[in-house]
Amino acid sequence: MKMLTVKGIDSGYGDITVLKDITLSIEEGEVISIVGANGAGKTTLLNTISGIIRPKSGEIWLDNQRIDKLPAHKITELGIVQVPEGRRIFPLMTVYENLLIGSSLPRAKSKREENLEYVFDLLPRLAERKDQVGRTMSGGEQQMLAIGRALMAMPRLLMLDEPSMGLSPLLVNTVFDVISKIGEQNITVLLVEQNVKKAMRLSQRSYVLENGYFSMEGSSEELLNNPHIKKAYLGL
Ligand SMILES: Nc1ncnc2c1ncn2[C@@H]1O[C@H](COP(=O)(O)OP(=O)(O)OP(=O)(O)O)[C@@H](O)[C@H]1O
Repeated sequence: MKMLTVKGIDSGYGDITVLKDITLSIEEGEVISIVGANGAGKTTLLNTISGIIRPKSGEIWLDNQRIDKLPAHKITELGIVQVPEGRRIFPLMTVYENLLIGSSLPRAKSKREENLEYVFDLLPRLAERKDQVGRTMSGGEQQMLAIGRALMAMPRLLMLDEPSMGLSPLLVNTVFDVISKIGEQNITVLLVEQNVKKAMRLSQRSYVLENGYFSMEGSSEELLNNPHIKKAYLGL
């Protein structure tokens, strides 16, 4: 069943149009990746879906509800939760406190204990460090915490912006394992990644964003074998 439909949106900043005629659809339970060079507009797309930026034209639908004119907090309440680039956590709060903030939305409040258990199960490192203050955690741990906090909000659609950025290879694998497990939980995932190979391997379908347009879309398997992708993104 279609969950999110983006229909022909243009989006950008002031007079600058970054995204041009973007159309995409995501089925419930799918893991989709969006790849593209620096500055292609990937973050702009996530910010447009989550209501931080309003599209200049086009429509965005969640199920049967048009959401592109709703304020960002309403879109979050409907279940679209974004983990922005750069591990944004509350640095002076403990792991536990950061997680509780994730569950402050009405839809997640009553399931707080259940969700904590799920997050600690998925990310045992957070359970071990429950009382540690955010800013004293390593970069990788902070990224896990940012993902854990988003999960506490019980997302229907989890949007992850470059979750592996700046992490050591071992931690990159850990982050991708976690995303894969989240995908198995019937949470729909929209993943923006520079790590094209890993992102595509994890996703059923991928979109390639180049200069504000989707230049390609297809099953990840198909795209990983495409000569342009191999040359431009996989260095083959
Ligand atoms: N607040 C802003 N005001 C004006 N231009 C912006 C703003 N934010 C981003 N841009 C521009 O929009 C374009 C797309 O940026 P965006 O962050 O969406 O790209 P990206 O694909 O996520 O890049 P990266 O992989 O480097 O994070 C860039 O040219 C960027 O300079």
